Amino acid sequence: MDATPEEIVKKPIVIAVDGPAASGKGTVSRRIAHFYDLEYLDTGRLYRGVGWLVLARGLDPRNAEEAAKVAEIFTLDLIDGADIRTPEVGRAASHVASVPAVRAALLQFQRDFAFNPPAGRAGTVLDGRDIGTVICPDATVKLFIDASAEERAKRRWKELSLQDPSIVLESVLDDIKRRDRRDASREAAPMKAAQDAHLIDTTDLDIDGAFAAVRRVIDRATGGA
Ligand SMILES: Nc1ncnc2c1ncn2[C@@H]1O[C@H](COP(=O)(O)OP(=O)(O)O)[C@@H](O)[C@H]1O
Ligand SMILES: Nc1ccn([C@@H]2O[C@H](COP(=O)(O)OP(=O)(O)O)[C@@H](O)[C@H]2O)c(=O)n1
Repeated sequence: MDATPEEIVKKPIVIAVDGPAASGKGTVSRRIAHFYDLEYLDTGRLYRGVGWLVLARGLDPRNAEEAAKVAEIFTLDLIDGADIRTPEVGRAASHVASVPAVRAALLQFQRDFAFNPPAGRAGTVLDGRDIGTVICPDATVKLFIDASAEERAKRRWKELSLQDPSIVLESVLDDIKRRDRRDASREAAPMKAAQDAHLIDTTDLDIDGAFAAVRRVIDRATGGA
């Protein structure tokens, strides 16, 4: 039987934002969500959450079996109030993220989020490493936000210095480079730009400049103003 007009649900807009550590994808994604009235998910929060929980339970993030067990029982309320933005949790996240069973345990939550925006919202924005390639390969618009490792390290260092003034720029740069290498070289859903992603290099752009570049891409792709 043919669907009635009421049954034909409009497909949600999905904006997929990927890129390396501290490239500004979260900042740009939050602005996209606010500007276009879309719902936002920081998927790094899921991997950082599993990494944090593994550490909090005294387990080893490099142990694939233990990481997978934690990912299977993971829910966001388990990390309520936890400080997941530390370099240590970032490293743990990157280790657990290379385990296929961890990624499998987190996949459905991300897809459900992407395709079921709350009433009144036309769609969603997700940022991460594999949104355009694995989670939402049919996304409406795909962006890959990049910047030089040195510029990204400066940005992250500035952010982390607010909490820990003793943090050293060189160690942040080293951490970012190692994490990027691990994320890009793993077999399970490696970090990479989808073939049809729009690449935006923000090395010489401030936040307003980066958002303006992103808006131009989204408006062109969606026929918006
Ligand atoms: N274009 C930019 N220029 C300068 N600083 C930026 C820019 N984009 C983001 N930032 C800052 O850099 C840091 C990392 O940005 P964030 O959005 O958290 O990156 P990501 O989500 O890619 O890790 C934040 O402190 C943010 O305010
Ligand atoms: N979709 C995603 C999101 C994050 N991750 C992993 O989670 C780690 C932390 O992600 P994040 O987005 O919070 O990291 P930052 O870019 O904010 O430093 C990354 O280094 C990846 O290893 C992933 O594998 N896939």
